Amino acid sequence: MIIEADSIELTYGLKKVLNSVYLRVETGKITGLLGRNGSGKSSLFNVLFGNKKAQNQHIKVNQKVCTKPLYISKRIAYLPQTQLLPKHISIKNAFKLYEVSLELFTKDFPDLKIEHNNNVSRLSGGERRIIEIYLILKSNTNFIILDEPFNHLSPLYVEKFESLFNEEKQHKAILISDHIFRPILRLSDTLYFLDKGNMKLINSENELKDLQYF
Ligand SMILES: Nc1ncnc2c1ncn2[C@@H]1O[C@H](COP(=O)(O)OP(=O)(O)OP(=O)(O)O)[C@@H](O)[C@H]1O
Repeated sequence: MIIEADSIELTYGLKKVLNSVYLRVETGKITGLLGRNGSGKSSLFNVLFGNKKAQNQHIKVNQKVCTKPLYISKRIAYLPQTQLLPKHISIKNAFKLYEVSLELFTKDFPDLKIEHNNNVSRLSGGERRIIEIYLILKSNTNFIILDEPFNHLSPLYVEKFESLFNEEKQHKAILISDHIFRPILRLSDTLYFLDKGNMKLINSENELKDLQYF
């Protein structure tokens, strides 16, 4: 699967956030997106997912122009920056809802001692985020978008997800952004940097330094 977004122009009032943005995501690759706060990463994700309509946008899937929001196809899953799961759903039911195996999750995260009948509201911020990332990652979709998944996660769990992402990319197109950027650098087969509305393809860590990202 190849997803291409081209000539994305997004303006809020007088403020231009995305300026003729191009982005390509494909199965077998992890595509990373970095950018300073407020640079437009979440806005771009929302345009791709179909939550937001840009003033100008061309989105193609396997070279076919898509006029309908991608979320309608059910081939896409999106982890927003904010909480994904409702507070009052039980952990067991959340896995049922996303048709993801709770048994496999327990094998992947044996140290997490979570009572499966408890509601999401009884999880810590990090525990909740681990479950949310896992549900999106293992969902039966071809294209996943993750906005700041690693927020709240301790280093060991970030590492664990790095290996799960590398497994899952074999049959999924993955687009990911995070301010915890070292894992993004390690994971990304293709890396973009969004700066003042413009998208730049990044080939080395030094380029990010030159752009004063860090
Ligand atoms: N609905 C909106 N109306 C007006 N301005 C908005 C709206 N949503 C976002 N913005 C502005 O657009 C810019 C880009 O926001 P966006 O959330 O896409 O950035 P981001 O790169 O994801 O930021 P961060 O890394 O801080 O989460 C910001 O300046 C923000 O204030």
